[in-house]
Amino acid sequence: MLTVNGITTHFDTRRGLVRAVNDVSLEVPSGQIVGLVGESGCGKSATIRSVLGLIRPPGHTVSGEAIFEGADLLRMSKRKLRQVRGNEIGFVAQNPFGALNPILRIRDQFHNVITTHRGRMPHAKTRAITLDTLKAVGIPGPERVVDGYAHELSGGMAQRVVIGMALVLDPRLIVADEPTTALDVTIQRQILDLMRDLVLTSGRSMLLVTHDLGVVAQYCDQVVVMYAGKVVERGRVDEVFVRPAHPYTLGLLNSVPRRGAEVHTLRGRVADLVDYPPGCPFADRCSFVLEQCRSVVPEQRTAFDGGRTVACHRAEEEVSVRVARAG
Ligand SMILES: Nc1ncnc2c1ncn2[C@@H]1O[C@H](COP(=O)(O)OP(=O)(O)OP(=O)(O)O)[C@@H](O)[C@H]1O
Repeated sequence: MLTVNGITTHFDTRRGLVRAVNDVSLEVPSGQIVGLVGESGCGKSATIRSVLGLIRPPGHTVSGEAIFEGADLLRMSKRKLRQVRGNEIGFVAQNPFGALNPILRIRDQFHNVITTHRGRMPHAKTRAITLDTLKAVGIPGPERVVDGYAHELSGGMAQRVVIGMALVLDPRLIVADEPTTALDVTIQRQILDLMRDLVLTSGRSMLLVTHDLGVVAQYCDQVVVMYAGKVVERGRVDEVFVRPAHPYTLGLLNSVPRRGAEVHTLRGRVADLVDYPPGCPFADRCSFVLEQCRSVVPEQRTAFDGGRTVACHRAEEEVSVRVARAG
């Protein structure tokens, strides 16, 4: 459904060129949820914003393609892209209150979205569509909410409204950037359950940005692990989490508290995206580093019978072997 090839996006800042997204490729197949993970500042948001053509100066997407249903989103006219976003791709941003207009009633915001994409329609009709959508995203008392304003909503309700707005035109792909980060755990799960049901029952797909590996384990089919603006590993969640091939993936998994297991926080900090390291960007933090890692960029290669893509000079070695050799 969505195939991203070699996207590169830089931000031209006073500090220098921030290499936020470097040759990123990923795929979101039909009917699947793909999780995009990595520490803060690894380029997750910049990646999905690049795919959706939402990068604004000082940012520039300098190369790559994002093929959605056969057409390249990055080569479309702005008008066509706006049509696709909304109609066929629904975007749920991180902060619901940033995504809602504070001075328009909820019904009028939905009216604008619906009529922009579907043409003129009476307010009564868009109000009815809005009510159905608010019910579908689990908002109790939608009649009250539809006539109110964003500031009258709790964080959880506001995020449901934003999800409703992303879904109202029945898009085939949902792109969600940490949709539940600001919410408490119970509401988080309710909203993710809801989004997963919407994907599974309708053959839609979802690209879900999160830093929560528990969420990936529970909700995603595939995982894409990003480090310093690069994809370091991607594959099926059940395989990657059981047998990580990249030391960064291993480090991320070990830093999650689990019953009976020791927690190891990842040492060091994310590589400097302005003064980008010449070899593997993870070399300075890696327990398995070899001399070549500091000077030669590891190519993306397939590992484990083609079921995995990994950018590591030691990808072919089992982690257990590497652990033993690193002593
Ligand atoms: N508008 C901008 N101007 C300058 N630099 C930017 C801009 N947006 C992002 N960046 C830089 O790009 C890099 C990647 O940021 P991005 O927000 O994509 O990371 P992230 O993985 O989504 O992090 P988080 O989980 O904290 O949202 C960071 O170094 C960030 O400072």
